[in-house]
Amino acid sequence: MTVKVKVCGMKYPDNITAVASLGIDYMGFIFYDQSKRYVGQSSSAYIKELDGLSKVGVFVNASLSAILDKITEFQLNVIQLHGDESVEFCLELKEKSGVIILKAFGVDQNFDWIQLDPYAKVVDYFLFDTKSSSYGGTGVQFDWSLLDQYKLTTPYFLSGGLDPENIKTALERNDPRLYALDLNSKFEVEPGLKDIALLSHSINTIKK
Ligand SMILES: O=C(O)c1ccccc1N[C@@H]1O[C@H](COP(=O)(O)O)[C@@H](O)[C@H]1O
Repeated sequence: MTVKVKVCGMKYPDNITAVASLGIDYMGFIFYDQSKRYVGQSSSAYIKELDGLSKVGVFVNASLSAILDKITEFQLNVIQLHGDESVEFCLELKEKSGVIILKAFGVDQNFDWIQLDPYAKVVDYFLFDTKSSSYGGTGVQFDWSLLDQYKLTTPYFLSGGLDPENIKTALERNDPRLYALDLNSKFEVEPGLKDIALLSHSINTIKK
């Protein structure tokens, strides 16, 4: 199966349209106000009308009611929980919204892979990112050989400093559980503004 593509951290209507036309599967919007890619309120009417791809809302330790409000306001299809959200929180969100849930984990040498077990019964996908105190969007790759310690069958999104070069290495790992590649800060002209030519080239590589 072809690996899917998510482009994350979108903010600006013209750039959103251009990226959507590249045939991606998921587009991510950051609802974390400490992020340089925070989507705010500005483009909500525009984003709500987007179709032909799944809209992902990225949240960091937000309340359930805040997430439910944004699902309605932006017509989000997928929620990416990128903070320290518990299994119980994921379950409650699933029960109350029915959306697809991506649970993100920051990976480093000390990552406890066993902690994933209870989440696997609740979430649709895992997302493996580089461990950082700012939660995400660092542009730093983690040591992908650590993924050899991942023993579950739940498919995952891979993120953390993906760029036009290392996506080839990611694909060459040939892990059938790799569901999607998450392209973000290494494809930007500035935070929140994606380089269309760079993305287009890499999306062709992934979809080949
Ligand atoms: O992009 C952000 O600013 C961000 C902030 C807080 C949490 C998550 C964020 N983005 C997610 O971070 C990863 C990795 O991005 P990068 O390639 O290292 O820039 C990606 O999953 C984004 O969805």
